Amino acid sequence: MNRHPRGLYAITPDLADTARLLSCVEPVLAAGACWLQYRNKHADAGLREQQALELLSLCRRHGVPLLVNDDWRLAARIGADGAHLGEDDGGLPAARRALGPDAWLGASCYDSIELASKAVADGASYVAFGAFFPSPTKPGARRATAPLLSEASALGVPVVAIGGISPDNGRPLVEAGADLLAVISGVFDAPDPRAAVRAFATCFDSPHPGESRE
Ligand SMILES: Cc1ncc(COP(=O)(O)OP(=O)(O)O)c(N)n1
Ligand SMILES: Cc1ncsc1CCOP(=O)(O)O
Ligand SMILES: [Mg+2]
Repeated sequence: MNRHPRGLYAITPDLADTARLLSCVEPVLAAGACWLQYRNKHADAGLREQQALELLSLCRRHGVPLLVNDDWRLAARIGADGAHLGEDDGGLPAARRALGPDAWLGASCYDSIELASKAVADGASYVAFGAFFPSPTKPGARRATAPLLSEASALGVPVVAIGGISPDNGRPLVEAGADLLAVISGVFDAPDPRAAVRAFATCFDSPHPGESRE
């Protein structure tokens, strides 16, 4: 597994219709999203398990890691590549023990470098900050600013930015230190999601702040 991911981290929209979910996600993976997170805030446990399993086989076909939002137990049960946990989603140490040392385990750190540093000590293998811009998906999300991303680079794990990110506003976040841009509406509400994925790739054209051009 690539321990230095860099690119678009697509997150699924809430869709109850599994066939529709798969047909929305497939072109996004084919166009080059490098990670997928299964997030569904409305489905019951049975539907979430069914959707997660279907997405896992789709992700396997495309060689894309699948992470499950909120529910590390579901991630462990289906053998997903990892889970993403926020402050209300249970403890990182228990999730790390259940998922094993190689799983991706992400932590929402909102606008706090202290939370990020504690998350890494507790077993997180990446840290996420945001929202950086007003988010159509989560309008009440706590806000963060770009300097946090460069500060977080010192933690030694991939840094993720989330919240209202589009191909037009993503590049400064990458320049500030984001390794992954986590996006829902900027991909899935775009008139042409494939074109949006390709446009997001241009946010990563310039070298990472940690890399030299030579
Ligand atoms: C990559 C990534 N970053 C942040 C979040 C938000 O997690 P959380 O704060 O638990 O909010 P919900 O997504 O559960 O509404 C995320 N899901 N993914
Ligand atoms: C889950 C989450 N956490 C902070 S903003 C957000 C939603 C991201 O969705 P969008 O890319 O549509 O703003
Ligand atoms: Mg959550």
